Amino acid sequence: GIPVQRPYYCRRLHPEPELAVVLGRRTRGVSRDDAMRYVAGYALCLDMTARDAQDTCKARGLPWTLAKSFDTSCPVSDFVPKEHVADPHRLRLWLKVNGQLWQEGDTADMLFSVPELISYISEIITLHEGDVILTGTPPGVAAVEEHDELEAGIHGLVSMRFTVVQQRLGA
Ligand SMILES: CC(=O)CC(=O)C(=O)O
Ligand SMILES: [Mg+2]
Repeated sequence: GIPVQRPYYCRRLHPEPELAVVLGRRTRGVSRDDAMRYVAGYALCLDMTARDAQDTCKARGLPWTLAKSFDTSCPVSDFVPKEHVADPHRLRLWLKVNGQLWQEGDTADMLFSVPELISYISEIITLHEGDVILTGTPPGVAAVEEHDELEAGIHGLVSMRFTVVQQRLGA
């Protein structure tokens, strides 16, 4: 619930509501068939993205650290144990800004399923208990402004609220 900062170098801050998969056990090179055994549960995350910084980094072939990894760039909701989720591919995510619905989408539309993501990532990176995988956002992303009120959730499971504040250089 603490405020989300718009970095001093950012003029286009985009909230991206995303299903987050929380790992329950260490795994490396797991098959798609076995991948769900390593999931502890889920959360909703906001992948706060400084889009203007990302565009610059993309154009110059630079990493996206300034775009995606500033303080407060990834608010995480309460944890939802996997026993509370019958099927992670049948969840509806939503984002409201100042009470207006901006984004709503279904995890059935994800390009890659949760087991595909875990299996692929674990070929490259050892996953540990507590690691969180963000899965991408539905269409309709747009920029928020200072003092905007963000509310996001997964229907029937969890929701969270944040205010946007402008970071001042040196603060
Ligand atoms: C280009 C992006 O920032 C993509 C992204 O994060 C997404 O969720 O989609
Ligand atoms: Mg994202």
